[in-house]
Amino acid sequence: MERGHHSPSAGAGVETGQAREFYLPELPRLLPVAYHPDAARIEFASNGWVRRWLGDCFAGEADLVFFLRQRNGIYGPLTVPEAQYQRALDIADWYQYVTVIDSFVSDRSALGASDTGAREVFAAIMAEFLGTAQPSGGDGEPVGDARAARLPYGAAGRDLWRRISPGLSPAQVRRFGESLEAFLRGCATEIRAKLTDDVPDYETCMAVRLDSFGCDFIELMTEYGAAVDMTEFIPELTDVHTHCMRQMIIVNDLLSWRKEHAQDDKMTVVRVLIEREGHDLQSAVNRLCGLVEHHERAYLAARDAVLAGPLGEREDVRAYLRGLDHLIGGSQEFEYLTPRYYGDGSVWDGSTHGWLDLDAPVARFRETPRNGTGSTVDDVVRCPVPHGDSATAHPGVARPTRAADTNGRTPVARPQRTFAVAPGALPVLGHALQLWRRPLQFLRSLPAHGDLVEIRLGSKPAYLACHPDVVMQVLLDSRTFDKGGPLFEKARLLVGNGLVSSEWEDHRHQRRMLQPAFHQARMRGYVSLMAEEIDAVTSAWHEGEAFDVSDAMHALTLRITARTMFGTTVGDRAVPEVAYCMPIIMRGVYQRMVAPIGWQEKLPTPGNRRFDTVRARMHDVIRETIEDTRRSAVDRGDLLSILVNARDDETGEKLTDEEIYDQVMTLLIGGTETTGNTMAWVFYILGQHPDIERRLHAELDDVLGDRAPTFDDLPNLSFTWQVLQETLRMYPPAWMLTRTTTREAELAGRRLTPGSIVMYSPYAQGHNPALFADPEVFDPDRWRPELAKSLPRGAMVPFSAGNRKCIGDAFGQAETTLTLATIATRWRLRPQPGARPQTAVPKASLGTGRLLMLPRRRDRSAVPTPAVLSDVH
Ligand code: HEM
Repeated sequence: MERGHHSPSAGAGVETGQAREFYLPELPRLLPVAYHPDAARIEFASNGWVRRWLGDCFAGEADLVFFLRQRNGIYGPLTVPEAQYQRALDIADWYQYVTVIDSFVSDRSALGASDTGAREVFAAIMAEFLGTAQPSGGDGEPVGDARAARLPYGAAGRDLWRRISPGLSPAQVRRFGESLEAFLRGCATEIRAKLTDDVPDYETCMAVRLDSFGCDFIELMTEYGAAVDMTEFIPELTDVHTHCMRQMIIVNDLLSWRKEHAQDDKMTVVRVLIEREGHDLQSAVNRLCGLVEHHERAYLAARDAVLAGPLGEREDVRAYLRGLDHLIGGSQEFEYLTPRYYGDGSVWDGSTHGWLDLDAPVARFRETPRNGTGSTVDDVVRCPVPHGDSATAHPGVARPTRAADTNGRTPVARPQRTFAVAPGALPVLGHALQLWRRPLQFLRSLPAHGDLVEIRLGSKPAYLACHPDVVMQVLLDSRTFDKGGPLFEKARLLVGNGLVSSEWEDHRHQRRMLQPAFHQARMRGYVSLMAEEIDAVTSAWHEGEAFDVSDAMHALTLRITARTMFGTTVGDRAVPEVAYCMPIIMRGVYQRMVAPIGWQEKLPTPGNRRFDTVRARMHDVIRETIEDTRRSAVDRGDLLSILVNARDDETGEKLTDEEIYDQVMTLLIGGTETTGNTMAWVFYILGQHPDIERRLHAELDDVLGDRAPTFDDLPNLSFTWQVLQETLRMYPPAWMLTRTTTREAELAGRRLTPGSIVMYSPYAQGHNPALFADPEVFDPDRWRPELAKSLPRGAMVPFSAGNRKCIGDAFGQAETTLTLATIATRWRLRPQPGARPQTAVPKASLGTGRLLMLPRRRDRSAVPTPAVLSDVH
């Protein structure tokens, strides 16, 4: 719960720097939002209940109506949309009840006047609630705890308890008492902090907020809504609850900041970051948005882990977890719609990001900043400054180029992001020739010109986001910077309207359906399938017989994706077919993507006919596999059966065969090209850097000896991971990506019209000397945790960021780590003598091109000496 019923007014709060507005980026919103079918009826009935039972708490009719206009009565119907009507109404009334208390807590002329006074009232409420209030004194007048009997809070609490307690088990009743106590304790601590001007540190603030937000009874209300009792499973649900509640608290503190700021509230994580951690307002907001995403994803991961385990078999647990999903989604929806945060009289227009005024009596999300504030939208994603004076520089990670933030009370010199037009445009062609002939060199040269650089593709402008802040602004606001761009339509040839190519609205729905397939808890099963495939492929290698490592790695990763996707039952037939068709399709699509004009693909050439035949064959194979999977109708743990059984939480709909086909193609391509290229690059690099290979072998010998790695070994292979991370920096498979603006936007001070092409390039970033010192040096030590943490957010985005971040990032990292560890335990791959040095081949994904190497069995007894090492090199 949160507080207050006064409109924010200028100057009422402490100054948080010069900022009088801030930009709230789009939050991920990966969870469903649903209104109870009787939402309106419940809201009105609940407002009536407030008037009847709590009306006397308010100073007069005007204050009561002011409270009702905040629409607190819709919080219940939004958070328990599946509850039976009466329970949903009880819950709506309960949330109104605690919100009334909460509102008076933040009012210094009411409960907020003194923490001891409030504690006394709270003790009385508790006693009333649990039926322990004892009148005492000869005149029969209630005293002490029994004072609450005269308070409307007490009577309203009794009414609620009478209605709710019969629906709870004895264990839940006990928890309920404790939860109310925790809530009231948290409120009292908040009052004290405000009166003593005490801003806590982050974790202390969180601990108090967990109480004052009412987390324990929020869990109980969710159980009550689903008519289940989770008491005995609380230990197993720890992670689920932690991330759920932290997400909700941070979202609440972000969205209620206008009000909390005006009311000088100390117990909000926004103020904590400003006053205790040296952020200015915008960087605090940015940091918290990152934490929202982190907790939201971690919640999903923890939830899916429970679902994938033995508890996932239980209908009551599943219903409860569905309830938590709705709680998170609904809570956030409420916080966008309530006038409580935007000022009395605000009416929500559905927008969820933009500039928010701190001073205006009624604020809405605006697309542009106020004139003359000095803030620009590109402040949105500035990364947090590490504690202390500045980021620790280290030879491998260049010091961030932005100015250090100060604490919120001092005016901040904000770095203005620079805009530049790339030199060297030709008439008519613009920069198309450079991008076509030497794309990597061209992209690498651009960040030196500015933070956002305009290039020309023919006569049309396109913008490369170069500075990490600008990149993050684009990636975190996927509604404005949606999927699109020159290669986009051609990519749809291959993947239809799958996850990677879908546009904003569709994407949210698709991502919700697919996310469970990538849950951490599924990873162990996937990793054991991966291990079988790696074993099968490498056991066919022969000492000294050269082969194309690029081809071999693509074949391996294709088999891995296909096996994990189709499982063993139906996969045995589909996997070889897919392995045959896919390379032909990929080549054909690539040719179509780069073809300057569109009609060649329609000519009846042998190449085009073959492409069409193989595409049709692939279509048939996958369709048959989907049908087989549908017939078996159980979740066998493979990706396809998860897709076939997936149901959208909001609409209850299942995916159609055509939708599943698009997702299968998306995953086959997304999961194969990227990991295949990464593996080819890493072996190429190890062939060039025997010193690094030696360190890799030392780790593998230490952790594994001569056995093959398993899922449990992955966290211990830290140097192996660093080698892969550095490979992704130098040779990111997704080397250039595009977006299209769906509406007018501002980047680095430049106004972009709707339909503008915006690009980002993990390759250009990875080679930018302002971000990575000596970028052409392959140095896995850059990724030692103590050094990597000084890297600005957004500098290293090989998997992208925001809600279009790679869904297979954990899968891909497990796969590449396992493959590298397994192969390097047994084999050394040496460059074929006389083979030409490789140059990066940027197609849809950045590959090595043909890469001939010789496999040599590793003799682990012979530790290579420097002389031997220089020989092989
Ligand atoms: C080294 C491995 C990988 C890299 C570097 C990588 C990189 C990326 C990047 C940069 C994006 C965002 C594209 C954009 O911004 O337009 C992306 C999205 C995606 N990736 Fe990956 N990927 C990898 C592995 C995988 C794997 C193993 C899978 C599946 C098994 C996968 C499936 C996807 C999908 C479905 C999306 C679309 C996500 C969405 O829009 O919600 N990727 N990947």
